[in-house]
Amino acid sequence: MMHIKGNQCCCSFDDCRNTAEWLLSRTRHRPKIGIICGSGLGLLVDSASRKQSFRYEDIPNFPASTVAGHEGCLVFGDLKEKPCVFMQGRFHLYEGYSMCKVTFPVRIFKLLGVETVIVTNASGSLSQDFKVGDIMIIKDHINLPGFAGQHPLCGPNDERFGIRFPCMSDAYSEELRKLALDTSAELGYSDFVHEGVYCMVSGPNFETVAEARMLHILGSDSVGMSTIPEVTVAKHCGLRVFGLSLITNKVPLDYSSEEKVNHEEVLQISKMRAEMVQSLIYAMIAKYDINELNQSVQMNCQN
Ligand SMILES: O=P(O)(O)O[C@H]1O[C@H](CO)[C@@H](O)[C@H]1O
Ligand code: HPA
Repeated sequence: MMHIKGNQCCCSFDDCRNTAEWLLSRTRHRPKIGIICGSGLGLLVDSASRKQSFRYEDIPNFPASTVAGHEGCLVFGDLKEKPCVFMQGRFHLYEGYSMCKVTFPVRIFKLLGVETVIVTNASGSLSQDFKVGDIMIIKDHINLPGFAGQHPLCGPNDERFGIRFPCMSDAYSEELRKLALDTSAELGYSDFVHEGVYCMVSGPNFETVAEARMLHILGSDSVGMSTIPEVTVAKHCGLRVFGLSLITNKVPLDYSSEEKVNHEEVLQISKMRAEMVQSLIYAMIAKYDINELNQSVQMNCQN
């Protein structure tokens, strides 16, 4: 689905600005960190203080959440005294939304003044090294829908967001990945926190055995149906990105496998391990020096 109306993007700069201004005129929060909660991970919001919540259906131009485990609320609040905004529920291509709609909230983050985006998701493991319940720090990605032209930056480029040909080889902040690994070690999580490559498929079906084998051969450690469009748009508009993938299932790589992946299992594992994902993110944010990081964002994000 192309996100073009005539020669205009269906989520133009003016649409984004109107939505951001609508929110800024209704909240005193001025978030610096944007957190996107993956399937079943909405409770990452729970410990935030001074919360103010908007339902997606009430926000101008916002799509609606249609997937179980994605509540559909934009929540402002502080974590460890750092001003944050949370998406409790994200949008997926398979819901029928254009890439532009899927990534619209990331541009709203940018216009709200966010500087760092933390994306989380549930994904299936393709690596023999990962177990169900492990956390994968995303070090890189394979944008499979993007190869087929389902790319959020296709269409006219608005230079107010970013340049026509953004660099993606450093999409995931090295400093934040290091902070995550160090923090995991301090929390005693090292045995189940690993770095890896996330691959996006459009979904909504889970992979066939032949597809899973192909994705693994291509270099993917885990597979899901989200995240990469958001990361691409975040990097395009100069945001610092950190990504965490919770391994909710093993993707069958063998015809004899008894595994039959289903969304209920994905949600069940997410809910079981959400507290651990939450502890890691909170501990990272506690150590996170926004001012110090801002300087390197400016240096790194010259695009
Ligand atoms: O990526 P998130 O939104 O966490 O959700 C994952 O879980 C769902 C499948 O169970 C798919 O939407 C997949 O992308
Ligand atoms: N495949 C694709 N998306 C997913 C999976 C999977 O196995 N698990 C959670 N999201």
